[in-house]
Amino acid sequence: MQKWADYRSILQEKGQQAKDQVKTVKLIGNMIWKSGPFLILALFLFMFFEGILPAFQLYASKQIIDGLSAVDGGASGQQSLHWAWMYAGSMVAFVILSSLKKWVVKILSERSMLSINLLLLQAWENVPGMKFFDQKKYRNRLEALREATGWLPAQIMTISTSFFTGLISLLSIIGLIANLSPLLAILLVASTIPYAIKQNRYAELDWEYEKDAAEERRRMNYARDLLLGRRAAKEVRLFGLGNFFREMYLVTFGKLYARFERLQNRFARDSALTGFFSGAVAGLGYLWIIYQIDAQAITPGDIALYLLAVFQLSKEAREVANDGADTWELWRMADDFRLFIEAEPDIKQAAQPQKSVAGSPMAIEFRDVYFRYEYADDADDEEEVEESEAEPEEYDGDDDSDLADMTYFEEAEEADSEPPETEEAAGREYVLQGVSFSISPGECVAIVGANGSGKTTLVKLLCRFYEQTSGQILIDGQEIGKLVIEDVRKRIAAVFQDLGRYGVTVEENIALASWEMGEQDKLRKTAALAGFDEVASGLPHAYETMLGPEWGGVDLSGGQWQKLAIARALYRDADFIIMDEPTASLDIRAEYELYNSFRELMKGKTVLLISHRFSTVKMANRILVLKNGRIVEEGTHSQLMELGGEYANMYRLQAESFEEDEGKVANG
Ligand SMILES: Nc1ncnc2c1ncn2[C@@H]1O[C@H](COP(=O)(O)OP(=O)(O)OP(=O)(O)O)[C@@H](O)[C@H]1O
Repeated sequence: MQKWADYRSILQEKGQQAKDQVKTVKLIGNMIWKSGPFLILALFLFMFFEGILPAFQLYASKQIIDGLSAVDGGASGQQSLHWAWMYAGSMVAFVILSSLKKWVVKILSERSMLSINLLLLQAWENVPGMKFFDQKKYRNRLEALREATGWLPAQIMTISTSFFTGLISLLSIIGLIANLSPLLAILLVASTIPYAIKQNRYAELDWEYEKDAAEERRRMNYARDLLLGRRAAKEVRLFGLGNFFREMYLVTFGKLYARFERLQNRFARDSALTGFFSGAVAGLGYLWIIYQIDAQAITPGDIALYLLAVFQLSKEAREVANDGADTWELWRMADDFRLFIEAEPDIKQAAQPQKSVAGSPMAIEFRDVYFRYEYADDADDEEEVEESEAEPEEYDGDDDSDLADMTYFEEAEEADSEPPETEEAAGREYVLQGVSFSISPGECVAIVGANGSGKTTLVKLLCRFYEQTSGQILIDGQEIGKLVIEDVRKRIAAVFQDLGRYGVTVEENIALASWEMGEQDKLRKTAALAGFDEVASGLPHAYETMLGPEWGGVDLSGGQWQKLAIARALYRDADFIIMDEPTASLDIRAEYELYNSFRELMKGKTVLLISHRFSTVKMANRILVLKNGRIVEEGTHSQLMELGGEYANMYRLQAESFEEDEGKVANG
């Protein structure tokens, strides 16, 4: 009974795998089909004719030789000439068909590359959160897919067409040889089976290797991009980091190469052995034909035909096996694409999400919110290391890609239902620990706290980049998880610490925060409020100046980029403005001017300010003090000063450092 149950579950598993494969074939097939239905049909026609040409040419050669060697003179000679013309015609047809096929494949590949990239970009919209960015496994996969978009469609097209053409060619040559001896045809084909099996096995191992190598490849790209890119150019040069990252590149390559070489050696050995077997059978086929000549059983044309056909069949069968194995590997990659596209989003959207109505300042409430970042990779990592170090002896037939493991929701749900264990344990892991506060519509609240106390994390939860582990976050009295994510986001404008520096014009840099692009008056007004108007007027083409020297544009200073980011946030008619360190890079005058226009900027909006500068913090109606993920104090500036706690300490420290400096200057 147990055995039957085992068989049934194996069958079910295989059935599921087959269903998945069909889904992948449909997805990729559909994508290629859409890139040019007529071209696809033409391609099949070209492949068919190109496939039968070798068999035709063999047959024509036979006719020519038979005609020339016939004793009847004129009639056979004439026939031979006809075949010679046809043979010559087939040579021309072959060249034309090959060129046409190449052209169609190129056109279709390029068009499918667009489609596959669009699919990937579209799938990106299904990943509303940021959790995936923190997960190594996901990043490895995504990087591999991103790179594959450049070559996958072209490879699928080229290898699949080569496979198809080869198959037709093989079948037609089998037909020719079967005419002489069906047994010889069967033996020749059968002799390539071990070779085909080994090729498939190799394709599987190669696939496993590529999967395991994803992280190392990403590491190598990382080291290379750091050295060749602009992002770290200053430090790379100043600290002489070239050797360090070159070494990282080399060491990572070395780790991969050892396994790669082992795999290739094994492949070469197996290919030689199985190829030797298939070649030996073909050689015996030759001897057999020679034996037939002795027996005067066949014509000279037949001799030429079969000698060539034996060679051609043996070669074609191996090529079909090669292409088949490569096609299999490519479809596995395509399978990963499908899994990525179909992956569950990292942020739960309610079954029937409610609208969050824009147009009035937002009310916000945190109720006993706990949050910890998840490192979903950790458990798998050890396994992965072990796997990658091991010799890839046997493929276990496990078809599950890593992407199929994206069961983040379940993890989140489990965590949701479990309250944090003990306070101490929570203290080690939770970035936010029972945070409760509320911000009334139109209020401006500041959050202060030491580095790493959880201020930015709180903002990330408000923008719904992550989901709280437990507790509730309410927007206008509605739970954030029950609202349409885009609705909530459209109502928020933010200046993040790691603000975007887009390689587009100044105008676009500001206006892209809003759907209504290009409202000139509004654009200039917000730029002026953010203190950017003055900067823009000094640029070569004012608001139309391209930014980013890598695009032939202008670079801005850190503070100017920050002003631009503030302008962008203000350009959006948001109900809630978040400013995470908005004045960190601003000079004193710019900060002072921003302070002066602050009341006007924030009119009719709810504001959350995060800053280490107390001059900025003082602008708020109310201040929350965050320490190790907990709110420890709350009140106005004067209330908190009076309290003489954490806030007052921090304030005095900052003020003292100024006073000390002033004192030193005064004392000379
Ligand atoms: N993506 C992440 N994955 C894991 N841990 C993170 C992540 N982002 C932040 N953390 C951790 O969460 C804690 C709080 O970080 P957060 O950025 O919220 O601090 P912060 O109060 O804004 O600090 P700062 O004043 O330096 O900006 C830190 O200990 C940090 O290491």
